[in-house]
Amino acid sequence: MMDTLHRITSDIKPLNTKVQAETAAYLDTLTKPPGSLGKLESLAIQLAGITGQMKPTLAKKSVVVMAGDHGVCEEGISAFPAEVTPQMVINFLNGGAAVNVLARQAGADVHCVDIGVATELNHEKLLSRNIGRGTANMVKGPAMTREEALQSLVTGAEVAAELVSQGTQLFVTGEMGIGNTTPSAAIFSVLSGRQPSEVVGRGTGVTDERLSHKIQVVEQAIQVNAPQAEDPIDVLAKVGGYEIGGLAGLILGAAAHGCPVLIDGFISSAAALVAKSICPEALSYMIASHVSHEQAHVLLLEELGLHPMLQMDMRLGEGTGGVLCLHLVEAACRIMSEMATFESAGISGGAV
Ligand SMILES: Cc1cc2ncn([C@H]3O[C@H](COP(=O)(O)O)[C@@H](O)[C@H]3O)c2cc1C
Ligand SMILES: O=C(O)c1cccnc1
Repeated sequence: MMDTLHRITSDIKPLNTKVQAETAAYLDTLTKPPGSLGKLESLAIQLAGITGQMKPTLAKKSVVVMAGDHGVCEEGISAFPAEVTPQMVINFLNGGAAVNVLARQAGADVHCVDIGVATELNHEKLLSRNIGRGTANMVKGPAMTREEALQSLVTGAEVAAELVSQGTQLFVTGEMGIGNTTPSAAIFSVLSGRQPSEVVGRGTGVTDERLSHKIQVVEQAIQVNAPQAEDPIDVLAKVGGYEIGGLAGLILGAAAHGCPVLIDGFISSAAALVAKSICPEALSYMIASHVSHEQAHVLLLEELGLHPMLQMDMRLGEGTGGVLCLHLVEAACRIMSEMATFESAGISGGAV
């Protein structure tokens, strides 16, 4: 399993700096003051570096919603019951969740993966890749075995490869798993050295009382399991979750296939931090979509070194913030392919 993971990460290449430089130069020939399209310009340059094309089309976009359950839910860390996870999976498959609506609007496909849901689910559209029926309660011991954590990473990368073979050119990370802001905070705390009290937020909207309890739960999970910060797979196994590992693997797999990945909210960013810790080169393939309302998401993006495009006070997950940003990715591509140059439009250049 470790060999498979190594094979995937060794396929992740640095971005094409030659095409990036050509893109930056071309952007300055377009009919606008240099740099005036701000983050759309840096996005166009990043997309060029990733795809090796100055004017990529990125027509086929896939949102991957990884679903998993969490044993730590028995500690009362979410405002919602764990049975919502499988219920929402059915909602995704029937096209009724927020991410389905936003994806339809943005012309993206939604793929839902059962990577660790506690109950058995059958649906023709479900990608059934179940590794375990929910994680173990991390305050009592490791959430997953090391083998399961590795399996979740490899499974995520395999899903990326499958979708690439079906034509996907760009990925959006999404997740569903009641309780998953708790392991996300634990991963962030261990990998950044920040205190649980700094990184735990309200998730689905817990009360003040539950928030303090959630902080204690994260402290206890870290104390009981002593995850090793320099070993991201150990951290993922002990205080993570199946869908978080699946998303980290998806990100690595997308990068290995030269595809950009839009990172959604807090949970997706925790997965991105795991992916970056495993393979720092993967970071250049990641695009931060939005900064969510989850208290520590700002800090998590800072830790990653990513700059989000949107601030919409959203705190849903599922890939919703990522999907909203597809409109901006499309905008960056169209700027490159459709704008007139000073020369073609016969417009005078400015003083340089
Ligand atoms: C109906 C519903 C739909 C959701 N879609 C995403 N989440 C989000 O909320 C959960 C994380 O928050 P916590 O850690 O507080 O449980 C995850 O499932 C996340 O995807 C949802 C939550 C609910 C209730
Ligand atoms: O930022 C997120 O992705 C998020 C925040 C709260 C609950 N679910 C998801």
